[in-house]
Amino acid sequence: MMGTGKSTVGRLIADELGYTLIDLDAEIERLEGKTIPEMFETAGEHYFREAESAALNSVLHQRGVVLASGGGAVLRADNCEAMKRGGWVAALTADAASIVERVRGDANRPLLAGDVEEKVRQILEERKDKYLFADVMVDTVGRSADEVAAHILAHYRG
Ligand SMILES: Nc1ncnc2c1ncn2[C@@H]1O[C@H](COP(=O)(O)OP(=O)(O)OP(=O)(O)O)[C@@H](O)[C@H]1O
Ligand SMILES: O=C(O)C1=C[C@@H](O)[C@@H](O)[C@H](O)C1
Ligand SMILES: [Mg+2]
Repeated sequence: MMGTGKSTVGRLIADELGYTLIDLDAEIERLEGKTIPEMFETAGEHYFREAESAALNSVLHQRGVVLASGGGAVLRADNCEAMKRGGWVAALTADAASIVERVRGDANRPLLAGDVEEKVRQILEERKDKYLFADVMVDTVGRSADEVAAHILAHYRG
């Protein structure tokens, strides 16, 4: 989910494992030569979701990679299946108030334009079952990014 800390925690885990971090949002922007807000504005969400699936499938075969996906990649079951096949998946969760607090002041998330509180609540409701496929779910509320990374690594290493 947006603002739960995927990019931040992904970087910490990649550094700890000596892996390469691929941030899917950055990869989509690189492949498309446009920012995500530009893509939403000029081509719409469906176009962005196609680009997101294509970018995901282009990186999943790589080894030694921590992939920080976009928050909405789970909207397509095919993407979830590809992530499970391609690796080990951690889903980060947070409540609406924490997410709003974290994303406030960042205009880079087009789906949150307008009433951010209402949008976050609505998206959380729509996606509440979408993260259950993950190998581990981690509540990030009340945990620092370092603590979240350590928790994920403990599960990953078993
Ligand atoms: N555990 C945490 N506690 C408090 N703040 C956090 C935590 N993890 C990340 N943050 C902060 O929350 C904000 C959003 O984090 P980040 O960009 O990593 O989220 P994201 O899940 O990648 O979001 P998106 O899906 O939009 O890419 C950043 O300002 C980051 O510093
Ligand atoms: O949760 C979402 O649907 C999104 C999250 C971001 O990471 C971006 O991928 C984009 O803003 C959409
Ligand atoms: Mg991110």
